[in-house]
Amino acid sequence: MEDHGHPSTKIETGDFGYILEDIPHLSDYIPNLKTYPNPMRFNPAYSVVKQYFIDCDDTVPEKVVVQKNGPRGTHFRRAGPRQNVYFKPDEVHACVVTCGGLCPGLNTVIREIVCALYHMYGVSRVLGIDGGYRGFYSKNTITLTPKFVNDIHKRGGTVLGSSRGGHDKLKIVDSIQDRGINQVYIIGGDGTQKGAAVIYEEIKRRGIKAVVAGIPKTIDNDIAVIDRSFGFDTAVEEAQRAINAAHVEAESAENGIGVVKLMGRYSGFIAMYATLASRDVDLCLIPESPFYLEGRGGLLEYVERRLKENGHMVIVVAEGAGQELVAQSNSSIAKDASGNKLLKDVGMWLSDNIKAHFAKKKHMHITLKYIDPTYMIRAVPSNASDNIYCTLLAQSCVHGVMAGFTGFTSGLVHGRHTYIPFSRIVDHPNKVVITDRMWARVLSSTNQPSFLGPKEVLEFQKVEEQRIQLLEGENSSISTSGTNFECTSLLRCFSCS
Ligand SMILES: Nc1ncnc2c1ncn2[C@@H]1O[C@H](COP(=O)(O)OP(=O)(O)O)[C@@H](O)[C@H]1O
Ligand SMILES: O=P(O)(O)OC[C@H]1O[C@](O)(COP(=O)(O)O)[C@@H](O)[C@@H]1O
Ligand SMILES: [Mg+2]
Repeated sequence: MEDHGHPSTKIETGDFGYILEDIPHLSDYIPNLKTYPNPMRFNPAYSVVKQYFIDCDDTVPEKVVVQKNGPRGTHFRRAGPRQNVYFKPDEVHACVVTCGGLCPGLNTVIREIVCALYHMYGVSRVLGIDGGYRGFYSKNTITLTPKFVNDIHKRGGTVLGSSRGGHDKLKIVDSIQDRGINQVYIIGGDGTQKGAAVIYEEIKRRGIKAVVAGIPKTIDNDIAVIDRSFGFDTAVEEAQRAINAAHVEAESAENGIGVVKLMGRYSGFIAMYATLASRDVDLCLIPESPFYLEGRGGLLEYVERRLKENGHMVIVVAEGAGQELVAQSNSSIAKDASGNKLLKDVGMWLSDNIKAHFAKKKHMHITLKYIDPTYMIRAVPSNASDNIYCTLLAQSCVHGVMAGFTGFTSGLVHGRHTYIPFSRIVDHPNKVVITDRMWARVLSSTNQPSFLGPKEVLEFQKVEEQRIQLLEGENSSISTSGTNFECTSLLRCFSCS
């Protein structure tokens, strides 16, 4: 095992360029910990499963497309129950906290953490922290029992409340220590996971036997490594209702335009997938893809052309799109309590600009309806597939925690549940790659211009190549000495083959 700079990441290497980005364990800093047989061994419901416990060597590759002579690459520890656990059920005092913006499925995750602890591991002391990180030191706690959480998955939001800001490391860890909490389940996005990493480090520094585990939450799907975030599927589905409404309105008017704003602060995944799913959208704007209004090849020219061709059109715009354009007309920069930039209303700005453009054209009268369903989408309960996803994420997390792992986030990688070090989750945000096939599919389904000239396309491709090289370069800097793998640079291997 070697230290790879990030305090919460342990790197192990193997033959043929195999790299395990492992997660910390309580035994890394507390010697001679006692273990106990996993209580699930005696659970009749699981007795029929042939091999229920995860082999401790099981890992999941980060990349599934590989070359014949390429290195095996980065892997993450496979999630699931272990033969032995590091907590006696009656010794466990767990807590759950939800932080950041709302997302469909939060209540399902809370419910399933509580139920997994109670029903799988016989734990009966679980606390809910009220109102996000600051709830650790400024609010009362909520006792969580299977009865209390029984129906909560049918409701949107979080029964625990949430907040931005208020991450006071010392006060939070003091509260954990004073209350005798030894399992901390933290549900939240990139900001929350950064906060969880800080809490883990402080707990380790104090040498407390308490594990910290994260469950990634973001409606924007902007968390790296994982296949998708819970609630994303629900959000895309719910967005269809708004797009349908916009389409009905637009179709019913002469030169009708429906503008729908969807969430997506820095990543336009909801807009992209909702557009692809709907087939009614003529223009999709996302933060990753720049656009311009005026002149040849501009947005206004396209809108005019589309109206002439089709008589109506639907525009989907992610809230983070075109912020640099909106800022030109309103340059004040404000931030929320967590330090996230507060966005200007691009939907309103776009609608005003389209209206102003056509107001100048006497021969072309338009009817524009602007729909902003963003908070309505975020507030719905999770759909069936997200409910199952939330359940598995929660159970995986509980298994890892009971097995003594700490400083990790539970995440789905290529359909397999894994434990990912905090540092990997927060390093690089997940963004739509506009030089990838998926974005090309959007352009082809809407027929919209890409707003990019050949020179800009090359620029974007170069940036993307550099990003990939940077990621792979980080991996290649991990020493593979002591293995059969000859090449010291993974990048060289790619170019050799
Ligand atoms: N770099 C950081 N270090 C510690 N705590 C952070 C950090 N960034 C955000 N947080 C805390 O995490 C919580 C949620 O962050 P926020 O950005 O609002 O939402 P999300 O987790 O959904 O991205 C807030 O309480 C915030 O104070
Ligand atoms: O909840 P707020 O403070 O209004 O913020 C809205 C923001 O929250 C989000 O829904 C999700 O953001 P987080 O995942 O960072 O919490 C964004 O899409 C949106 O920009
Ligand atoms: Mg965030």
